[in-house]
Amino acid sequence: MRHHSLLFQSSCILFNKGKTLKNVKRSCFPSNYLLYCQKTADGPKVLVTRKLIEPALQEIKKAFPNVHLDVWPEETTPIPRTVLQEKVSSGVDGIICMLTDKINGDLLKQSPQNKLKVVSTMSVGFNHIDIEACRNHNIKVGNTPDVLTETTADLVLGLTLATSRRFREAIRSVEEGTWGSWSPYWLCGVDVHHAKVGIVGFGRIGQAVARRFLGFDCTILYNSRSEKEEGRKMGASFVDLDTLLRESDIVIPQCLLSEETRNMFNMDAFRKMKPTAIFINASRGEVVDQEALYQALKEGIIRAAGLDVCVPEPLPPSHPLLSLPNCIVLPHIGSASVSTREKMSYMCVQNLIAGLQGQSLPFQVL
Ligand SMILES: O=CC(=O)O
Repeated sequence: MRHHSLLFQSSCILFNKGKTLKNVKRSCFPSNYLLYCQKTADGPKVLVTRKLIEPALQEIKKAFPNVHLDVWPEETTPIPRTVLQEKVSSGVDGIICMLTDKINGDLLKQSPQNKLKVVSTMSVGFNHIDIEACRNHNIKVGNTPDVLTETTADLVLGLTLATSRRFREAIRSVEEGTWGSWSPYWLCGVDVHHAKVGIVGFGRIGQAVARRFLGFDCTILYNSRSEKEEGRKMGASFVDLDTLLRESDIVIPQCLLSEETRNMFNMDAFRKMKPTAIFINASRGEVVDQEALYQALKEGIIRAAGLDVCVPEPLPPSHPLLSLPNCIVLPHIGSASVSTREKMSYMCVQNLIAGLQGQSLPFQVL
């Protein structure tokens, strides 16, 4: 089998079959270009927009020994838009993308002769993909549901505990040396056990979150399009949104981002909540009107918030939300456990392979 080397800007790096990024000094890499490439004749062209674990990439090579595999080599920096556009216009058959890559009609139009057949995202959320545009271009879309459900629900529970019990302020006091003597009322938070937890959106993750709070003897309220059998079975009450906002001690959106849910948590919603309410969001930042949240936290309209998602991501360190002691922000790590991210890697590879083989995807959004 013949392998070619590719010239990237001024650097030329030959990757033999099986050679991994680990074996190559990072200083060799031109910082702004795709590096990890193997090219042989006639195989499908695949773009992977972030460095994935090697065994998952090997699955693609096993399925298509002649694959032309382009992997953006950075782990923490998204592929620049211009490079993404360039790759799509060069005629890729399949893309594995991340939630940081906007896959819209403008991008898809650049695929010559509608060559692109499958877009496989390494995320459960797919609001970064224009599904209608994919439908129009006959492109299958896959995501990675289920495997991240429990991991994300763990994070929601952890963030709730951290927010209610003021971990951020507590950790700061230790690190900054403002920890004085034990004091009867210092850093008192609110209890999570026996709280009324309101979950908006009661899909897989919403239900997994509910199960965790049941272990804390909480009462579960939920709001979703319709009443769910799973809710009934676990003793959760299906309520309208206003009731949920009014009665819950902890409010947790677990809904998809759509035009219906965008900015759903606005000042109107915060005013309906209890002044003691805790707001926890690990779904999508866009379901919250962030300015309204800032005001609500600053003016004590609600008590505290814990966010794993926000707008923009990354949130600049100078953002006003970060100046509030009653707000904890995490850098979108809901599904970030080693084993879950590994499973997601294999899953998005399986979706890609099926799409390239013209089959329906094991986890198909469209
Ligand atoms: O936010 C994470 C995901 O959608 O997988």
